[in-house]
Amino acid sequence: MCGIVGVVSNAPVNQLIYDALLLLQHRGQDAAGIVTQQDRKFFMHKAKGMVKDVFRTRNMRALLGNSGLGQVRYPTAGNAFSEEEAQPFYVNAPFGIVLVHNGNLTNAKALKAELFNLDHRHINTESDSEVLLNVLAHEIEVSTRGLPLQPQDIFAAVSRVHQRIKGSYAVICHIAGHGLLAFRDPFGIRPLCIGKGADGTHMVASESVVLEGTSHQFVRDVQPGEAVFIALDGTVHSQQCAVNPQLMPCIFEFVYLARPDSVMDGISVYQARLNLGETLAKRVISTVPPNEIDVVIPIPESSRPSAAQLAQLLGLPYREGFVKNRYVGRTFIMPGQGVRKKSVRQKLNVIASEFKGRNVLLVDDSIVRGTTSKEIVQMARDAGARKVYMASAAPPVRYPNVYGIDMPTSSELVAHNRTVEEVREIIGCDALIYQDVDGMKKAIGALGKNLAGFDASCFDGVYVTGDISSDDIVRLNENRVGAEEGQEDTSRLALPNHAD
Ligand SMILES: O=P(O)(O)OC[C@H]1O[C@H](OP(=O)(O)OP(=O)(O)O)[C@H](O)[C@@H]1O
Ligand SMILES: NC(=O)CC[C@H](N)C(=O)O
Ligand SMILES: [Mg+2]
Repeated sequence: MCGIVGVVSNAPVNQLIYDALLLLQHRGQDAAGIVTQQDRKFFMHKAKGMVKDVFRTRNMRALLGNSGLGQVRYPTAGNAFSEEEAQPFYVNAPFGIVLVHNGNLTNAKALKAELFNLDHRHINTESDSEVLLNVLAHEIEVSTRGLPLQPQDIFAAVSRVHQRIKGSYAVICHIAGHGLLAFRDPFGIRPLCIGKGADGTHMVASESVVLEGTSHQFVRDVQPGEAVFIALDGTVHSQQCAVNPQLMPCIFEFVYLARPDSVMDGISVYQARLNLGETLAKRVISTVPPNEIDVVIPIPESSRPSAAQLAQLLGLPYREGFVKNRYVGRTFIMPGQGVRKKSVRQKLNVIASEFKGRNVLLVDDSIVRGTTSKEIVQMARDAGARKVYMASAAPPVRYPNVYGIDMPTSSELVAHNRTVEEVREIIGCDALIYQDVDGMKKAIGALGKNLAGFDASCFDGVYVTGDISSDDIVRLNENRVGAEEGQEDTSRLALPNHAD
């Protein structure tokens, strides 16, 4: 779940793309990049690090032109530590194309061999996004066959791309001298929406918060399988390019990944989290009588709406017991278990008076590896809590994710092949209450209109693209560098490092 943005304007876009990336920082903290275009020339700057650290004034000045795109990366394929795999990616033919991608291709390895053997294209990194760019470039080449590029050629190319690639992808690319192309996979697993500014600027972005935060009006979501082409003169063309598109967005976006002030596919992320708190409250009652709970405490940041709603329904006080150091990033999206574990303590500190002598119900949005909950329960006990109950607004995460969330192996998931009681013992709390899968789907699904369902694979093991075997999961994981324990990026500190 990286964050992507693209802009076509009639004024310089470097600052606008930078501002958009800041609004997407929660989707990727590992690397950032921007490309702009002027007179068919691309200007690119990308590097590892957070947006504020990657772009200095001199880099910004060099990003010329009225159109461009950008990305913040949260690696799910290839090498988490490689600067070369920061996005955007560039290919010089046909025309010159740069691309940013949010998602994960599940057949990247086979495609890479096919690209070399049949299409005679060389991929120089382990990134699935570079593979995607080359498949697209090849198909655009085939479509145009030396003729001027027309929107229908682009749409024909995207249709063939849909047939060749598998997995999840929200994509924005810039074709030099022509315009911006955006498309979404046939299930709409990863989000993408379009907006417009008062001055005629067109913007495509992962989340609606980017449009709002940069004073653009939300126009609509890009439909699953649809491609939208915005020519450099501002003309917009769009076409459905998939054979059987169905809206099945990733449910984890609503649970944790997206910002609560975004609306995705018609669903308010904030309302989704409130609803999750409501259904969770009912499950809490059946496990721990509310009169045995003195106070409800959220685990900042993402669990707050669910915890507040749960507390209100149970008629219990809602208090802040943990203070978050806002200068430490999101721990879940950091690469490597060592840095994640260290960061929980760096990030959260207790207000001891909220715990002393009380029975506390801690609420988190999800428990994935258990890193956060284990530390937090211990911190609550050290602060003098009498009983520590723990509730998760999402069901147990039991299966690997192959669609752009970095949990590639089941062994790292604390709930995999374990009962709730076994997880409770590991986390060390007095009672553990999870949301159930149906409750979660209903709570969020009730807010959507054209949904065919959700990708909830990490909770129920059902992969919406229907083509994932356990061999695939092993292979996808083999392609990861830096995901496993012992492969920490020792150069990387949990805190943004201004010396980077
Ligand atoms: O079980 P774990 O493997 O620890 O993962 C789950 C935790 O990670 C996330 O928090 P994070 O700190 O990333 O971000 P947040 O501030 O948005 O809650 C999530 O909100 C949970 O708290
Ligand atoms: N989380 C994502 O969307 C990652 C995009 C791409 N698979 C990468 O690893 O760079
Ligand atoms: Mg959290």
